[in-house]
Amino acid sequence: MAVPLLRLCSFSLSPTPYTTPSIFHSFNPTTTFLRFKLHSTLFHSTIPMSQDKGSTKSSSMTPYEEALEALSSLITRRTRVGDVNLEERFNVLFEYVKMLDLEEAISNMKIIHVAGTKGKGSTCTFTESILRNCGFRTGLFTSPHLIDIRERFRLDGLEISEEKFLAYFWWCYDRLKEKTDDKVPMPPFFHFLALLAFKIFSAEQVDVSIMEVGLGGKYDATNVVQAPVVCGITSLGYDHMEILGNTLGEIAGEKAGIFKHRIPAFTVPQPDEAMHVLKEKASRLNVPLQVVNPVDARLLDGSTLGLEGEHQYTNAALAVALCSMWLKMSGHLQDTNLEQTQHTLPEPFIKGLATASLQGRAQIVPDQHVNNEASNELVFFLDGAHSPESMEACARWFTLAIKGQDQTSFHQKMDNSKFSTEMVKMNIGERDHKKSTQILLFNCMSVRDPQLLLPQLMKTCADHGVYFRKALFVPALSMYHKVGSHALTPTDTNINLSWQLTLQRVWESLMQGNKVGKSTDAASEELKDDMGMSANNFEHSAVFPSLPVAIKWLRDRVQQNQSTRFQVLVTGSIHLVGDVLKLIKK
Ligand SMILES: Nc1ncnc2c1ncn2[C@@H]1O[C@H](COP(=O)(O)OP(=O)(O)OP(=O)(O)O)[C@@H](O)[C@H]1O
Ligand SMILES: [Mg+2]
Ligand SMILES: [Mg+2]
Repeated sequence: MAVPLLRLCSFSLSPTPYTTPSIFHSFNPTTTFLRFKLHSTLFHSTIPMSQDKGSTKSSSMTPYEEALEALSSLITRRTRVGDVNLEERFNVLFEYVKMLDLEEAISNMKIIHVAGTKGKGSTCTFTESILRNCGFRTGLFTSPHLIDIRERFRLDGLEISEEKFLAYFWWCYDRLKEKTDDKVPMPPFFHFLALLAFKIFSAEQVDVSIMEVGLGGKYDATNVVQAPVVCGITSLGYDHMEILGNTLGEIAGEKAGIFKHRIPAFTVPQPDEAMHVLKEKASRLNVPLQVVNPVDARLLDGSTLGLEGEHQYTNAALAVALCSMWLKMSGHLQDTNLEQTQHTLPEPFIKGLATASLQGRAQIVPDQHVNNEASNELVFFLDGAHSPESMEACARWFTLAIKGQDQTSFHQKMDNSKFSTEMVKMNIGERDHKKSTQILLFNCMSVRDPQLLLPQLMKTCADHGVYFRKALFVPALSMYHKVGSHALTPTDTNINLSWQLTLQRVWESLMQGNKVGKSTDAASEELKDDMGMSANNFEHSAVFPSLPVAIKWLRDRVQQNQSTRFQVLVTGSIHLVGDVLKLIKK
């Protein structure tokens, strides 16, 4: 049943007085450039740029690397409950806001604030894309990044430029360095990034800032915002329990910490325990809380969502509701081009949803190193799922996507006019005989429970008739305490593989228990080759000392098995996904 989502916003609410000047001012590249020049001049007149600071860093570093090095100095090891008082640390944020002179700027920003366990980044990306397609200038802050820290800061849908990033980075960093001391030391990494996002979006005078919560809600750095325009809570589930609590109720309570007095909020269908807490917190703060159901595909008028996977219909629905409310609060719902018919969403909404893109979420990338003949012999299916619920969503997507991919490669050959009929016949013949083999490439952080993640993944795939021929476990490539190119670990060091061996044991015991995917078909042949540098090669799994070695092994298998298409699911950690992207993209 199609729900006219824009009309969801017509429930009664008494928003706080809202004084928005027209926010439909058009983007003017000249004034934007001048504004930037002005900022740069301002920065340079008060604070010298990094190169001029008599830095002791090696002169071989580019200014960008130097900034990333400074940023890396703010990364502390993940703190566990008890190690640190989250509330105290959160309260210090207001002091940083003052140091950076951001109080007024933040209170003037038109913010959409999104928390949740799964789907925050996707929901924020859809939201940004919709409002940009409605003609607004947008700022989008998401986490984590995959390859470059600048992915976290998007202006009008594009990663911030290196030049702007550097200017704003040093403006914030140097000011804080100057004003912090032993009592109030430099902010931790994520706090700094959130402050930087507020600085960038206010200085760039975007019309709307979409802010993804980093972790939890109540004590998250993005929660310094006191009066967002609207809040969203995405699907809730079990993650970060060591910080957020062990029950869904406790987790929901933390996320609901972004609710603000009388500010409207939306969420998606949740387990009862979580929904109960959300509703209770909302009523305490007079928050009108509305639940939205997944978008009915018919509302898209034949278009498909830019982000793949069934779960994206849920995220898209939340995005539509957030945008509708934002437009209503800023007096733009009446614009004629936003009129919704009974049967479809307004055109800019459909365009926004259809063109949204986010790396590492249900992303399909053929390996560009082995595929010089546009074949699909080694294809990576990348998804940064790392909680049991998202593992299931990811597995469902993978099982559907590999079927789609097999069909697409058939049709691509058919459509290619360069081939003669004879060649097409040959190719189809060849294609018909190609087997597909599924491989899992997995790692997860040791705070996660592989006893929850791996069975969920294996079972969902098996339910859809997909069995992994082999699971490969690799350690993280990037060092946790670094960003940028310096984050890559040298591959010849003695890496401790005990965690990967643990993952392998879990996998092998699942295979023993389930007796699923036993190598009864001929596809197992191609994996019987020498495992090269693999540390631990069992029938169903292997541990590799590093990611490049695992990828090399996969490429060698492809070379040696021309009749097999390798479909590799990369999941368990968004960092693993980022590392794979770094290695396979040319
Ligand atoms: N609504 C959903 N329900 C279940 N799983 C989801 C949902 N949305 C996304 N996922 C899964 O979670 C992964 C991460 O998605 P996304 O980046 O949108 O979420 P996030 O909340 O920002 O995650 P992170 O904790 O990494 O910041 C996706 O790749 C997908 O596997
Ligand atoms: Mg998360
Ligand atoms: Mg995210």
